[in-house]
Amino acid sequence: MGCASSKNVLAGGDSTSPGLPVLASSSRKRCNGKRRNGVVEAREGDDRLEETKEWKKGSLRGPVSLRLSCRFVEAEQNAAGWPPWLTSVAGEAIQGWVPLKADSFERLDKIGQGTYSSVFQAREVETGRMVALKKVRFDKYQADSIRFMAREIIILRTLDHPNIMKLDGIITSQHSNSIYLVFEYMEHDLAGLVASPDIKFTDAQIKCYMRQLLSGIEHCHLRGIMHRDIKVSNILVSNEGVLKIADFGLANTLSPNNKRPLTSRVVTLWYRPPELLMGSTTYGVSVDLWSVGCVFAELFLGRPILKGRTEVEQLHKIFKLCGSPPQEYWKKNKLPLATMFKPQTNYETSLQERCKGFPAPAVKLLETLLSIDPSKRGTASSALTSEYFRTKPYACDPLLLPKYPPSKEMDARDREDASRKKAAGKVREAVTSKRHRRVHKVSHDHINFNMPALKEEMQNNSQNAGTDDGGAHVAKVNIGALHIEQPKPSCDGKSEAAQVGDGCNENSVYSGPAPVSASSGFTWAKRRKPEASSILSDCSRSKISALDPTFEKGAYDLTKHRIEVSERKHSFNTRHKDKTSTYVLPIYHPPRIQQKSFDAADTYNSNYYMEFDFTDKSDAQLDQGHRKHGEPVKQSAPKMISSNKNGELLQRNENNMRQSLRISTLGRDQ
Ligand SMILES: Nc1ncnc2c1ncn2[C@@H]1O[C@H](COP(=O)(O)OP(=O)(O)OP(=O)(O)O)[C@@H](O)[C@H]1O
Repeated sequence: MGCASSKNVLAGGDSTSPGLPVLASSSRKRCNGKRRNGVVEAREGDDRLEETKEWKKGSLRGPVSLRLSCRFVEAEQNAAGWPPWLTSVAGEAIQGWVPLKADSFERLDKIGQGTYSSVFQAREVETGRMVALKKVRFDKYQADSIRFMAREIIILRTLDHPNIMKLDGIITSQHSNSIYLVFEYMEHDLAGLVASPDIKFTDAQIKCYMRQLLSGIEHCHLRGIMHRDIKVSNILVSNEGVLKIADFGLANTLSPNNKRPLTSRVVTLWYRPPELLMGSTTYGVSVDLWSVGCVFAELFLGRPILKGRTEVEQLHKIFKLCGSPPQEYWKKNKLPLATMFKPQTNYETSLQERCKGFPAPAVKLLETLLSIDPSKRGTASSALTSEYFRTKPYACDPLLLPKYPPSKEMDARDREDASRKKAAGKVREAVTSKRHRRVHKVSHDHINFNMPALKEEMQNNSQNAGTDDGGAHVAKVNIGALHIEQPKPSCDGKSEAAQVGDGCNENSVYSGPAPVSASSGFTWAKRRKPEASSILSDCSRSKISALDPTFEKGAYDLTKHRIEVSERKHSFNTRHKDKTSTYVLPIYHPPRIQQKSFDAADTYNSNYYMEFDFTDKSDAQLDQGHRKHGEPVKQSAPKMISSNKNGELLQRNENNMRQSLRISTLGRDQ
């Protein structure tokens, strides 16, 4: 593609790490980031970066040649079209590359929505090749935010393997506020395939996926990179059956010289290993092997194996599945939160029972990957040579995998939402007809208007003509040139005719290629308006629905800052009967300690509990250490909330939690 030829055009040369050309001058390293064991790191606290900044301010007197060299490199990158906010902070990430042009692509449908990004399908104009464009969210005025984004780019450029998603290029411009990462387009992700009701993998197919997954992981680990967010939605699959690991947004490099603590707040809850749940800051690549184990089981089961709603419940489920660890584990692994989480009941492993029907070598490998002790999980290489891969049925050829219709996490979520809506529609219908029986004087038209199906259709119409991320109004049919954060047209103050033309009229149906403004090259894209529940991460959604079943039905009242549920007995996951008492949830920290006993089969013997609010206490507490060091940490949403802003609030709360994590991840990590 265009970008391939546009790479390495800057004074590139010395390629010590594949795909990451560096500028000819050795002083290049001193301009941006650090290089260790062939892996480049851009990070906060990089003294050389600070030095460079100081030089720019003129307060430090570095060698004149180096000063000039840094300026030269930056000027060169700016001349190539990179924006100054990027070159000044994270030039290392883009060195040797030139930005791709937005108008080289036609942006099509939105295909993925992550915490920090939206992903779009797009067509490269020149070649017709399909690509995926990941629009990464960050704040260009915050150097940390840019470095966080740059770290993903640097790591992606460091890796080069058929089972790792390859970064093809970056779209941005001197004047843009945003960045798109360009990737090869993949038709499926494993989340979509696993959730698809018509798909049941055979043993040979699972082996084929697992072999590819472990090969990709092996490549990362041998280069000292841990992914830290392995989960089914980050594992993409092409129509040719090729699996690629995506989303290196939380990935990090390990270095033997590096003694700085890592953050424990990584990996999506259902795939998070016990040592992270117990606050470890000295972990290694084995965190990924645990997540791989969870994915492995999910491929067989068709659903996640450990689906906790909170960190506490997640850990409890882990102990129930894998058995409580022996005494030596607690002695050996001095985990910060061990005393809080050490189970008082001794659990036997139930893995064999849960995995009834799996082939015996698969269970054996699963037992290894899901070892509570990280040192017993083996390595990706040892998993690849395990009995599982040496016994029949052997892994099938990727080309022999069935061709599925495009299936992504987003599609699965849409299906779920649709069936939820359908169910809600039925309930509404029942209520409406009850009302009709009570109120007899209703006009025929009125009855029709109250028909749930009609209402729903109208709602859908207006939802389809929603707004884009930044508030851009978009048409229903949507192919056009890609736009990079230019001023967006607004419906406000426009005549109706103008609004229709711009796709602003919510009920308009646009039946041809969308007009593209000559001046702005404005983007036209289909917008799926997320619902309150669907815009949340699985974890938050389940956390909230766990607390109040009405959330799932869309009737959740956030004005209740204390969530009222069944009993006062402090076991949080089994009882939701009367609605009279304050909900209390076992949670990591505070000194308001009470010893409680748990009697239900699925309850956890925790020593600690506290009243629950929408702040993620565990994260907030872990962040406290940061704040002591002067790190800014955004607060979660206030407790008292206007009830008609549920969706907005939940989204904000989720974003704040993620933002805090982002800031502290970068601050903490090496
Ligand atoms: N190259 C690609 N081809 C097709 N779809 C993709 C591609 N990359 C990402 N997607 C889709 O977009 C979704 C989100 O992408 P990604 O995980 O990279 O974003 P993210 O913001 O880091 O997400 P999260 O916060 O959930 O980890 C993926 O689950 C996948 O469905």
